[in-house]
Amino acid sequence: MTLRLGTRGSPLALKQAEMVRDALIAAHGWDSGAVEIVTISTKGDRDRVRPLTEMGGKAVWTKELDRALLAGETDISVHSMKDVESIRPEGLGIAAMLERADVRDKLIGAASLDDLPDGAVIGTASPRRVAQVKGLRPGLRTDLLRGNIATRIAAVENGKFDATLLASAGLDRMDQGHVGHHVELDVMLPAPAQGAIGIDARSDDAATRAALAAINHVDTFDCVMAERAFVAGLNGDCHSPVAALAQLDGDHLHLSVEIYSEDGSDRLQDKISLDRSDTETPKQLARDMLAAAPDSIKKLFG
Ligand SMILES: NCc1[nH]cc(CCC(=O)O)c1CC(=O)O
Repeated sequence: MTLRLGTRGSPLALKQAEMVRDALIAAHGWDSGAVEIVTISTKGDRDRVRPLTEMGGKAVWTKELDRALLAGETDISVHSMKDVESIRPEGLGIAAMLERADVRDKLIGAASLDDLPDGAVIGTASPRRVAQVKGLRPGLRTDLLRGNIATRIAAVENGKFDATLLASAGLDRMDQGHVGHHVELDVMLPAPAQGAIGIDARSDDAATRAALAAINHVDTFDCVMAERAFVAGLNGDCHSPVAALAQLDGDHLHLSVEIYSEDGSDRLQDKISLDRSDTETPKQLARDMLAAAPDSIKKLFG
């Protein structure tokens, strides 16, 4: 039997697909051909110009993979969990996650945001990073920069942008761990699910789900599910600047969350402790925060 693994074709996506393939082969002692990588082009890959917010949100990364999986053309899909909408389509479900990598963002182009002069332009496509940068340094400017990791590093190197922000996890996976400077968690809280690789399977495919259970990193799974529950409770979409990080402490999770207005001038934050498999409390926290939020924030959510 071969397991067909669906993935996007970007260098990072392919690398992550290989990590999942290798983990499955190692866990089950399968032969090297047992997992076949099937590359599927997504709308997000084909259109590198328009912002995600104009193209249909995060689903631009997953829609074609979801369709192939539901149609039985593939058996699993590998995703950056950060790019997966908090509600999965009927019939699919995240079955496993690999151990989470470094969750921090990295700044490329300067050692810290404080080192950039007023007027400097940060290239990013992320509403969260825009709000965080402007909230911390209202004098900095941001402009749309999309594309894969190499494109974004090059845009700073060739002077099109003064700086950019990238997830440390992606840089490490692409052997670019020497690039950029970490931004600490108390300066910029990461995106929900940042640094986690997830594997989707059909809900009724018990055999595949059992095979995936062998490579699931339960601590990562519980933390990321709590962060995703917070986003689900916000009814957030790709317009929504939100940061969340759950960290494990015994059988409890500490969940830190922040939501912002577009320019970061308004920011709400909270930190709660919850049982590790409780996805209801993060949802309720989201609803309570939104109810108390100023219009500048409220209008960006569900
Ligand atoms: N939105 C694109 C995306 N999705 C996942 C990663 C990095 C890898 C990860 O967070 O696991 C990136 C690039 C980035 O934000 O720098």
